Amino acid sequence: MGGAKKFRSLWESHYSTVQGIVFVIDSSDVLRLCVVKDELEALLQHPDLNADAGRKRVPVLVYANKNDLEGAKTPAELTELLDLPELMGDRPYNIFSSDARKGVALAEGMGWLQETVLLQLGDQKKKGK
Ligand SMILES: Nc1nc2c(ncn2[C@@H]2O[C@H](COP(=O)(O)OP(=O)(O)OP(=O)(O)O)[C@@H](O)[C@H]2O)c(=O)[nH]1
Repeated sequence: MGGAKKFRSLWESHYSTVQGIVFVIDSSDVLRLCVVKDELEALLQHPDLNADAGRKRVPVLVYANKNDLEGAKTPAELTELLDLPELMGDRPYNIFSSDARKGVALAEGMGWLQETVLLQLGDQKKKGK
């Protein structure tokens, strides 16, 4: 879904059914990193993503996108600037440095998310959920 302000209120209509989240950051837009942090925090704390124990751990794939642009922050820098370990808590997450225009790291990131979701589904099946 689009990340522009007018579309952000639509995100939450999907929270109750999602199995994985892809969060795309413009890693070259340093000025808006505080908005990114606020939005990510609001998303992760939303009741529909925390309603029961199983849903607490919906995995999050973060793309540090536009890595080709000058001044783009690296995943390590974004992890620190956004305080991702604190924000994510015990949720599985991973961050990939991407260039969506050239398709760099997109498949790698999606591969991680798919693998993580499948593992969770397998675990839930074993527990009989
Ligand atoms: N250089 C570069 N451009 C990209 C990349 N991914 C998307 N774009 C370009 O970015 C433009 C879209 O800008 P976005 O930042 O995605 O726009 P948006 O999020 O809808 O709008 P804003 O909230 O205003 O940033 C398009 O021209 C894309 O081709 C990338 O990895 N590198």
